[in-house]
Amino acid sequence: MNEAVLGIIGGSGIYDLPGLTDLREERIESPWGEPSDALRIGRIGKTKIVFLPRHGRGHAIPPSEINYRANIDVLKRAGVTDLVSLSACGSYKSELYPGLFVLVDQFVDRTSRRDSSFFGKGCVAHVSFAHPVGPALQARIAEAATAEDLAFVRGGTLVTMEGPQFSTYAESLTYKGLGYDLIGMTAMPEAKLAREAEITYATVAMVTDFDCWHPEHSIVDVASVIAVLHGNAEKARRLVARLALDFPAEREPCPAGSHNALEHAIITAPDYRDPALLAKLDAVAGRVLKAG
Ligand SMILES: CSC[C@H]1O[C@H](OP(=O)(O)O)[C@H](O)[C@@H]1O
Ligand SMILES: Nc1ncnc2[nH]cnc12
Repeated sequence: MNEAVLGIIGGSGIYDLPGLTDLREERIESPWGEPSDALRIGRIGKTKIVFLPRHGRGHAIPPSEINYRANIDVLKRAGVTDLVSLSACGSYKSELYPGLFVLVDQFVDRTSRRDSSFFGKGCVAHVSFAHPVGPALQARIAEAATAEDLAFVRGGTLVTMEGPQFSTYAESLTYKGLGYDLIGMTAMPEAKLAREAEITYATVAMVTDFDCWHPEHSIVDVASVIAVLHGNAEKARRLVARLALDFPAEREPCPAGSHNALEHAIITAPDYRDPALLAKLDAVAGRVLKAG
């Protein structure tokens, strides 16, 4: 049996996950460098949970300096099959108000200085990424949100900017004009790397502000984001607890193909593969590399 293991990445304001039983902390080494923090591993009900705060305890790591590859690699090594990202986001729509949870299904990548693939020279791979969010995982999150009576909407496009500065007014209007729903600084390359690691991924975007386009909210600052986050964090923990309690014991196949994303993705002929890179890919791509 392929045990389902639920990973949770906590974003701004979510640096721990109270309520785990059999809790232990584990620092897993990664060939991709230092992850953001030790993993906190435990259970909610019968479901195994692995928690990682992406900015580290105390929020010492800015979005551009998060080692996204190491984070996804250690989550994979810990057995994570399904990964929920909790993320504070600005909104481009009046109806997506602070406090609302948005289960996004599309991403736009506007980041520019992050390592966004495990693959490269010596092992080239191209995974399908048309549907970056696992629909079945998202459906489970929606059920959990409904059961917890949380205000949420399903569907939306999240653009990821490099940051750390918030957007200018012109950028904000541009993204809004392009029809994007939300903005954040961390979903990319996290979602891309999860797909390469064959981990099913979903984002719960917790709206904290209207960025700076809104006539009545013309500036976003950390203080206002944090004020909303305090309420959101408690709701996010309830959501995760409910999701975990109702989670299947065995990994479900993902309709978007995340469970076998590498099946036909590696194009480099075996004789031309770089042994050093293959060694680093042992966790992420071990399933297909071992097979031949
Ligand atoms: C504290 S406001 C900006 C900060 O919040 C978001 O973080 P996360 O996605 O980890 O919740 C945003 O992406 C920025 O990193
Ligand atoms: N307006 C915003 N822009 C970018 N990232 C954010 N995270 C929370 N609010 C944000």
